[in-house]
Amino acid sequence: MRRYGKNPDEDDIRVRPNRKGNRPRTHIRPKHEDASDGMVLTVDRGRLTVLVDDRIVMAMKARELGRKAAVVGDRVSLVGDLSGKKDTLARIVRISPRTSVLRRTADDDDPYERVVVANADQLAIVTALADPEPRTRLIDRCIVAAYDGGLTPLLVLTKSDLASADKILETYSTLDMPYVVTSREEFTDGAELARVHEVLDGKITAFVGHSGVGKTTLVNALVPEEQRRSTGHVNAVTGRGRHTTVSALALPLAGCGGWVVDTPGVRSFGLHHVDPSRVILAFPDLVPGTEGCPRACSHDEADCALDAWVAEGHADPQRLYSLRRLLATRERREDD
Ligand SMILES: Nc1nc2c(ncn2[C@@H]2O[C@H](COP(=O)(O)OP(=O)(O)OP(=O)(O)O)[C@@H](O)[C@H]2O)c(=O)[nH]1
Ligand SMILES: [Zn+2]
Repeated sequence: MRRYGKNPDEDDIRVRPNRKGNRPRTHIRPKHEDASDGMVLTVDRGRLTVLVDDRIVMAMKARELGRKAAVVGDRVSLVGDLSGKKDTLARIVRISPRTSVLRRTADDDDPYERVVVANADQLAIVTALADPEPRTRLIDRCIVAAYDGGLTPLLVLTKSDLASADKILETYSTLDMPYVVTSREEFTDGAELARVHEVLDGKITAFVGHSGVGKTTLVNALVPEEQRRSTGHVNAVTGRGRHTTVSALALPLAGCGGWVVDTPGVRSFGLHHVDPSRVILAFPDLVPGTEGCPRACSHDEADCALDAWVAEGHADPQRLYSLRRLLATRERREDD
């Protein structure tokens, strides 16, 4: 299982060096062998809802977890009252290692990187084909965040009644990404929804998308009726230039084992934390060409060995172009 370090939210609890030679405190504490496992569905200021078997349990983090935060999608172990009854509160005593992490970087008033969603299999990048116009740089940023965190990017192109998907699909053809093209009218048609379910069923998919792209409309067509949200929020509610609170929400897909994790806004997907060596892993055809690169090569510099390697015909030059375009998005401002 891959682990992603660096982030205070993710680090395992460290046991302090024990100068006095007595047993470390963590060993004296009960080991919670009776703990039950669950998945975090929502987080709201320290209060979490966790799915345990088929019950929704309210919980908070046990103090022994220290700074480590549980986020939506985390697999956790809990003790205490797991009945799910009103006014009960369980304690989260363990957070399992994550298989993937969707991170956002810091905005101005928040200097830390945060994990937004843990353990998602894929990142659905929801983009309207028109109204609002597709923004490829924003799509690129999301793709990089996905590659960096170990999620498979998935293009979800909405409002196909308004414009054709050909141009966007052409732009991303060298990345070999899965995609679906949808429109609201077609959701009433069983075949259209079946196609969307095909790419989502049995998986945990985090959804990101700029406001107004039709994310809520789409998510509502996929989740059970009682979980639906109202659509058509006016952007002015949050006010331009302000960041909405980052708190994701896991919703079950109707009729299958999968989950949709809805995330508010992508404005805050800063990419300063991204490591080029993780992004290139998404280009396995180019990886052998990096053997001649200088140490810690950004793969976007004069000494990079990839230019010569591609020129020798080992890989498609378009693939190198795509890699460089993605790597360059790290340096740009989000609203660029
Ligand atoms: N023409 C067309 N309009 C759509 C489609 N899907 C959604 N819309 C409209 O686009 C607007 C935004 O839809 P939402 O689903 O609220 O979009 P959102 O991405 O959740 O936006 P926020 O709620 O602002 O985050 C609404 O007025 C919808 O009715 C579609 O397939 N075609
Ligand atoms: Zn290089």
